Amino acid sequence: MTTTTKNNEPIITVRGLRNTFGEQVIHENLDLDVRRGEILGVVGGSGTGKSVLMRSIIGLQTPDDGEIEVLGESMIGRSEDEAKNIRRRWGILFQNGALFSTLTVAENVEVPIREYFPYIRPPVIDEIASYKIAMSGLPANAGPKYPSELSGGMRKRAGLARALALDPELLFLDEPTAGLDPIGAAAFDELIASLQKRLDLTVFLITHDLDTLITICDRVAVLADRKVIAVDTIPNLLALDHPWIQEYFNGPRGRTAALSHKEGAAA
Ligand SMILES: Nc1ncnc2c1ncn2[C@@H]1O[C@H](COP(=O)(O)OP(=O)(O)OP(=O)(O)O)[C@@H](O)[C@H]1O
Repeated sequence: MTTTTKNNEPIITVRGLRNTFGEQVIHENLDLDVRRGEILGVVGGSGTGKSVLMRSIIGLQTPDDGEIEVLGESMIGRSEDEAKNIRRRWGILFQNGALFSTLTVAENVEVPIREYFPYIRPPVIDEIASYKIAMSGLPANAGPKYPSELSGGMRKRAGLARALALDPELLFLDEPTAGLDPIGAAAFDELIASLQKRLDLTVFLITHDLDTLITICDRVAVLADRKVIAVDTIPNLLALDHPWIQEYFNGPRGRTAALSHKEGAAA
């Protein structure tokens, strides 16, 4: 869990969000607050609209209705220039890493720096990229490598290094531990928790990984029935009588994750 100073000030506010694709209604009247300094886990069954919610918040999806504020700025109907100014204040790790395959890791990390700060001299940009690569737990020799030369876990770290390139206040992570083995996933969780503390980040984290939720999330938002049906700590969510919540956290996988966390904490 995070230990930096937290308050209840929302850094992301979503109100009355509606998203549809043709006849398919994904979100209806969805509300959500993400508080400054927290790691908020976002869970829900497959296809409940977690990624569409994230895309709406970061402005990649125009909702049919609703209000979205990020860092005090409305995300709806902004000009490209205004949106660009807000975008530099967050970092995103997409599900597949979304690295440019023809660029090395260092060049990938440098892309946002060159875009936003074209006047910074190349040796300084190289230095910033090396620092971000090290910060993401990659060895220094990963910088000149291409994404295809890295393991899945290393690619995630490279994506994270790029997400951190502009010293963001906010980090969006879409299923960061998907496809990692349990040891790699636990190490990635630890990295996120430690970066959150060191950099005082707010983290919006979509995951199916119960271990991640239990180990590093301060609160968890549950998507079901086209909206966020609850946002709370896991113990408080467990007290709710919703069938999906009970099935998810109290099913065999949920119990195993909770048990191993308890044993880990006691060790
Ligand atoms: N661009 C699009 N065009 C049409 N339908 C879309 C589009 N993007 C998403 N959808 C649909 O919206 C629904 C929600 O998708 P989304 O990817 O947000 O789900 P999710 O909760 O993130 O799922 P998962 O856990 O499986 O990743 C799905 O039914 C999906 O098919």
